[in-house]
Amino acid sequence: MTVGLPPITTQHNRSRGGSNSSSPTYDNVLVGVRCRPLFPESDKTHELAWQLNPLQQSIQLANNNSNSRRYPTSHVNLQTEYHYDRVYYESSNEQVYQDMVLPLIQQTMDGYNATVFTYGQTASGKTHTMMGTDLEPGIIPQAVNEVFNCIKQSKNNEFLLRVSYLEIYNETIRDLLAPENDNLKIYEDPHRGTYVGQATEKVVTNPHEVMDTILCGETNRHISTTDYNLHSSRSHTLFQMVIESRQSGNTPLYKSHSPRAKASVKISQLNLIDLAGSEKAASNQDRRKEGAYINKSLLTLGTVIAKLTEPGKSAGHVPYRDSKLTRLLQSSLSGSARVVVICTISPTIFTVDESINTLKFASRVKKIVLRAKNEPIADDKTLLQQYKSEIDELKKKLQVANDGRAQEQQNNETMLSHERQQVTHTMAPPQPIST
Ligand SMILES: Nc1ncnc2c1ncn2[C@@H]1O[C@H](COP(=O)(O)OP(=O)(O)OP(=O)(O)O)[C@@H](O)[C@H]1O
Repeated sequence: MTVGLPPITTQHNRSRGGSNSSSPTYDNVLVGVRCRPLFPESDKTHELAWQLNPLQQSIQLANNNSNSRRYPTSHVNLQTEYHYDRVYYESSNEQVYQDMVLPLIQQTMDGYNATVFTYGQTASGKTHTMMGTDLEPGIIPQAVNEVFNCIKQSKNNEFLLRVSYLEIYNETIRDLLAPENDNLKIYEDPHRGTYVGQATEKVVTNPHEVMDTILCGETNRHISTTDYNLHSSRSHTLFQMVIESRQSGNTPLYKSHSPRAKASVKISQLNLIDLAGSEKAASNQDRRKEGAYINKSLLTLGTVIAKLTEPGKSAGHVPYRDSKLTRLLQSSLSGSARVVVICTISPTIFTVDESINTLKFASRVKKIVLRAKNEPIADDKTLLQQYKSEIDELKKKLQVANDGRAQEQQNNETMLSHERQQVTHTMAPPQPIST
């Protein structure tokens, strides 16, 4: 629940209600920072390195003995107070979801593309935030439920949902729903932006089916033990839901004289991304290789964001192509989607440097200006359109078959009456019954 928290007043909220508008709305990325709880046993400390102020939505290093021993008071980062849209400590997954993601899901149902990603060092709580547990479901299960709730409440639209689940591991894109497809390519499309070709897309009809699909994909993920996390994600994962919708029946979706518009279907994409955590040099060779790839792609993400937010300059060359991750995020970061970033930090003194890097990343992301646009797409490639075409085709065939059968029946009847007439003619005229 969001007790005591003021509503977030970005243009995300302000622009709601204009659901059919195709003019862009200008937005900043919505950024939250979440500090996970201290686990004294595994964290090997009882002292919280950070001081969080949820009323100011700010965070700074705590003024305690451990911090002052480690950092001289002149240390610039000790003085800095970082501000974000939201700051969380000891908050539930439900609260984070309700505040930051729920409004976005409703906009996705209205036709906007949306991307949510978690960013932070290893063991800081990214997967907990994104996927959660049975007892405390994370963003993905809650978002999936909300999508189906919206569909249930929508009386006048029909929907088609398809999901895919991918991972970027050592700079190759793997299909978690068909692991034999382990080197998928990225393509570009004027409507869809950058997307992964040949990814398995499963058409889904209820939340259980989606969660079963994800669970199945999870078994194919790269997970191993790091110095800080027993179950550390060694890959970036992208869960994608494509939502197609059109008005029920044959009424045009939008008032237009164009025959194409009559067939228009709204398509939006919801991308939920759990990034792998950065980590200092690991002990074994495979893990060092993984770590190098993860760090490189996160570094490229940082560079792309720095480029996009350079003050007083147009972005110039933005190195999206330097990593698979930034290439996949290109459409979202270059402005065609609503974006929410949840940066996670660990609460301990031992990870303060990594946490400061995460906070600086979060501050930079906050400056990106987006121009999300929603417009109906008259696209023959949408599944709803394909299905409608197939149904129309089947109806035609049925009609032809029915016409044929009716004709045949008519022919049969004509033949029958002809034969009857012939039989009648060849039959001996009835004889009077003689007594
Ligand atoms: N907010 C939280 N509340 C309770 N437990 C949490 C929270 N955040 C993280 N944890 C726990 O901390 C541990 C590490 O979290 P998690 O696996 O989500 O980290 P991560 O950032 O995804 O790490 P990696 O990048 O290595 O995959 C897990 O046992 C998780 O359950």
